[in-house]
Amino acid sequence: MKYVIGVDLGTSAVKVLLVNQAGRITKEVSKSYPLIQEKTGYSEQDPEQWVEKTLEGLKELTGSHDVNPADIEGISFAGQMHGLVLLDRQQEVLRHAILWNDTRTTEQCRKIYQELGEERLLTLTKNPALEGFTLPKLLWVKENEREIYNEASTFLLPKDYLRYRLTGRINCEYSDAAGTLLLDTAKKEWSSEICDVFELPVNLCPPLVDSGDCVGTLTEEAAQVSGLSENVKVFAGGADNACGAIGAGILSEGKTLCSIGTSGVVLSYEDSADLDFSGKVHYFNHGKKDAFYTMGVTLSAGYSLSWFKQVFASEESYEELLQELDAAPLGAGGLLFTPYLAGERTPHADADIRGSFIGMDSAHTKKDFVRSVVEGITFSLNDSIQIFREQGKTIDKVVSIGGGAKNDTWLQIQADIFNAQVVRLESEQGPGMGAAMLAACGCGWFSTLEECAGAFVEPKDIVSPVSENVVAYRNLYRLYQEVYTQTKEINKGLAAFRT
Ligand SMILES: Nc1ncnc2c1ncn2[C@@H]1O[C@H](COP(=O)(O)OP(=O)(O)O)[C@@H](O)[C@H]1O
Ligand SMILES: O=C(CO)[C@@H](O)[C@H](O)COP(=O)(O)O
Repeated sequence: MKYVIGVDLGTSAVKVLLVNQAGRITKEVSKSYPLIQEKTGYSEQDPEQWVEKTLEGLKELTGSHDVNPADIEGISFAGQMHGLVLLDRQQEVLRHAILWNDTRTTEQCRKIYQELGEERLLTLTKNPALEGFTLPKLLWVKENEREIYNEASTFLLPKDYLRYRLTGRINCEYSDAAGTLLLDTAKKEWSSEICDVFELPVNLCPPLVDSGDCVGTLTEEAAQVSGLSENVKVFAGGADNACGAIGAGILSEGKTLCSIGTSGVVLSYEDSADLDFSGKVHYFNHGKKDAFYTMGVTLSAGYSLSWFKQVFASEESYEELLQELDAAPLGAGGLLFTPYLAGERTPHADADIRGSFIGMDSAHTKKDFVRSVVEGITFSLNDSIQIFREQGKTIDKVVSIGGGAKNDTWLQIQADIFNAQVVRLESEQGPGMGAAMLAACGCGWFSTLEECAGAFVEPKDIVSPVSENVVAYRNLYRLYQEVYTQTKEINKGLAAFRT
């Protein structure tokens, strides 16, 4: 039996999957690393940790009795998007990576609109200026850390840096390049116009390849440390959401994905870059060649739950904590939560907004808080579902992946709030599976990603909405929607007190 490896460089952990030719995950290793949050709005990670933890994970995988490393033919990567890794002329990392959920760059976003114009930005990149994207981060470093900026010879996205460390080859692929605000999305080339306006040398941008391209093999050192053969073919891979879409079989029009990791996304496949969503949702290049996807993003989806667990229930596992979901009633006894712990993207692009618990009552106990956190995260994802429906899309079936798809009750809550069938797959590891599928196609096991999805993507069950819950949640959702408007100004005032 032959194997490929899919690596998902997530925000909470790197997940390494060993996948056989039948598409079954025969071994899975996860290694976590922390966020570095020095100030409110800041979110960084040490790229060296990504490399160390990935190598540890690969070593554990190849060292197990499940596989002969000589049978592993290919490896590919999915990764958290938008993060800025800056390298100097010797390809050394210049500072910690600034991540997708770091919102220090509101001023730089304003500047992008002032100097390039919102309309021109949307025409070229299909996306608005949001704090999490890479260009504002690059401008922040240029303005605030000039010495570091002057040393920079290239920037990389997180999984592209990891792949560079394993192969010695510097590349970026289109699905992650799309999240930088420097790519001309339709033309698939770095925008010299945007670089010129912001006086950034175009050669700061790494060479572009397709997600399925073979970019080389492992370095001798990486092969030795990981236990893999030096002949393993390395394929470029894609943004975690692009790979999540591949891993969930979102490869044609009409298919919708909900992914609840640290962030949460609702994603819809698009055949072309011609549609106009006026920047209400993100519009990116897919990992499938010359295809696209649109998506809405909740910044703190799984992160809201992990925050709650860490602050109020650090001794409990997620399974123990989420047992409380069944004990609490629908609507959490009148307790509403908004998951804006680090600001928000869709539908409110607002770095200042923060989360709320509304309606706290002396009768409430921990179970109600857990339920309201899960319901609030899901309401936030429903905001994106509503945008797609308003644009004329039919959403009656949603494939659910990510950590949030592990829990039965949460899947039912998704079905009831989205008023759609929710499909659970055999494995919730969408991005890692998508990366493995890119490697499987690259190794010649399949001629198209669709053919590969036919063999690899296996639905486990379908959760249907319960009509009385749908009605109750529709009423509660209206109240949820009001919380943003009612708390916006209060949160602006509170910003001065944040540390
Ligand atoms: N057993 C579980 N049931 C439901 N949600 C879970 C469970 N375990 C983890 N999670 C949620 O999944 C999130 C991590 O998901 P994951 O897809 O691994 O994220 P990332 O790719 O961002 O690292 C956590 O923040 C947590 O909220
Ligand atoms: O910023 C985005 C998408 O635009 C995030 O979805 C990141 O890509 C992080 O993903 P997870 O670690 O939550 O999977």
